[in-house]
Amino acid sequence: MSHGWGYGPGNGPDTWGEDFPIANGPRQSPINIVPKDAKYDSTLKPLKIKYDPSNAKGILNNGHSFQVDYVDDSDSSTLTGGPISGTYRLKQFHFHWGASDDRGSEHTINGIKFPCELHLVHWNTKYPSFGDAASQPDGLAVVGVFLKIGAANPRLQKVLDALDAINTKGKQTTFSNFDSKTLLPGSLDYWTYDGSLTTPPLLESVTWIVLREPISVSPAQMANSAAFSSLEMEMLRAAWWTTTGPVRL
Ligand SMILES: NS(=O)(=O)c1nnc(N(Cc2cn(-c3ccccc3)nn2)Cc2cn([C@@H]3O[C@H](CO)[C@@H](O)[C@H](O)[C@H]3O)nn2)s1
Ligand SMILES: [Zn+2]
Repeated sequence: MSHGWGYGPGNGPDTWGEDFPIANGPRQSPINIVPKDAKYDSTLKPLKIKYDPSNAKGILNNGHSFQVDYVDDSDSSTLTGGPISGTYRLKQFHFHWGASDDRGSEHTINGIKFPCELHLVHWNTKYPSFGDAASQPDGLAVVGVFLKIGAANPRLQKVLDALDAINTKGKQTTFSNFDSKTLLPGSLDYWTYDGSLTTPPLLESVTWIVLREPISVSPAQMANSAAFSSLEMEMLRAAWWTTTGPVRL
């Protein structure tokens, strides 16, 4: 019986190809970004980001991360410009982090991992829905933002404070009136490439837009937010379960 994918020894990224053969496809993400090898493209436009805070809907523990979901039934929270054509709607944002501050990001720069990476997921409105767009080569656009350890980031705090209420897989709670634009750094300079979802189903439908400037997060914010660690426990628990059977932590 194929168990759910995850990040443990028995179900981590190296095993995903068993259930998702596209894992060995031609445009898989994440990648290592080598700034000196990046080609400057003068035809690329500046990113245009317009988010309506009232579109924030809820926050969900999906077992692999937590995501803040947005109402996406109109063009009130959109991404345009940059490398994309047309209008992409914000669907959700989520984070990837690690068990210690020396790792966690998915993309790397010159082989260096950041402690955390924020992904803002958008879908192309030329398709009727996110699900339809997710299977198209130009269907999704994800803005990636690196988090580096530094000063406490007050703009993250509302999200971190909500995590205690969703400390087990499947839990969700309302999360309203949040301007995700406040999570972005001052500069919107970016690298871009055609890639994929970084988690199953690993669909090769993502135009990646990785911002060069990181935002800060303090060690306390990384360590003290209970659900980050309990989500971590969830991930470890899932890993333990798939290798040793149910255990009581
Ligand atoms: N590391 S990252 O590259 O950025 C991301 N990696 N995964 C992401 N999401 C998960 C996902 C699932 N699917 C999908 C597409 C078609 C068929 C089946 C699954 N694509 N991406 C983004 C994501 C998806 N969703 C869920 O999409 C479902 C299909 O529309 C919907 O029914 C759920 O209510 C909603 O929660 N949420 N987020 S992003
Ligand atoms: Zn992601």
